Amino acid sequence: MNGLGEAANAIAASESGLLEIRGLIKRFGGVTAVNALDMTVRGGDVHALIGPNGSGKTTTLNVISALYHADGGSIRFDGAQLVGMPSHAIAKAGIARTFQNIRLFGELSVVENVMIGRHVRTHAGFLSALVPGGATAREERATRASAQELLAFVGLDGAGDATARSLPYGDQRRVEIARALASEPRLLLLDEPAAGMNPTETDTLIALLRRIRELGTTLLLIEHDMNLVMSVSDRITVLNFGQHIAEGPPDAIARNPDVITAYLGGTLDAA
Ligand SMILES: Nc1ncnc2c1ncn2[C@@H]1O[C@H](COP(=O)(O)OP(=O)(O)OP(=O)(O)O)[C@@H](O)[C@H]1O
Repeated sequence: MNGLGEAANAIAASESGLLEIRGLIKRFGGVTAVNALDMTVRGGDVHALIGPNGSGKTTTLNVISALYHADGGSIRFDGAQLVGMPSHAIAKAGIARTFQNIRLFGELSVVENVMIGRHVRTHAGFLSALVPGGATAREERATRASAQELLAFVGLDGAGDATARSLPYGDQRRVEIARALASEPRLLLLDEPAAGMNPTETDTLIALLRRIRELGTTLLLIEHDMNLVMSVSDRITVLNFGQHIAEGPPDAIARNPDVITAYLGGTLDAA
């Protein structure tokens, strides 16, 4: 495709939404965790998905990344239908994620954890990049060098040789983000990236999220820390009982009566 065609496509994607969710349904037995959800994430935005506990946020992320199968509805990413795609194809299409509970290989080094995130973009398979002779030497060197660059980008320069489990909690979360970035995603899904962080770690995270956005990576994040949500988000979608109750910029969301009602006694005041 020529450059003009790519530019036109990029504009079309940003106008119509890089990620378009329509009528999404996910049930667990008698519980409808996500109930006819419509949501649009514009290309280039930091988009937050918020809502009270149990409102369906993590389930939505899990369906987008095909950890769970949708029971109905459609998810289009840059126009392509994701529902029915296996999770590795979704990763290859350009969507990466982190998890609410950190999922690092604790005994492996920090840089090796980040290298693993790269496997969707290399010819070598999962883990084989770490085995001598398992990948081409040149590819392995390039993968290691770009993993080191990503560690510097997330503020963990010099931590590459430590075992992942030896790092403080907040640093482990940043390793997870580096690992997700290693797959060069266009859309990065973050499930409660500030959970368990102290205020200093959260401030560092806010700065990192802004730098990721500056790279042109679109972010969709679930977060309970309203200070983070209100300071980094371009748009916010609010869920309650699996349904979309509001979508808009932070100031409009903070004033929305339905949102305030859903959060009565909750944490929106933190904004
Ligand atoms: N694997 C599962 N099996 C059965 N029920 C589930 C499962 N995952 C989620 N649920 C239910 O679906 C509903 C939505 O849960 P979900 O974890 O998506 O909410 P959430 O908004 O992410 O909550 P939190 O903010 O507490 O993480 C809840 O009623 C939950 O109990």
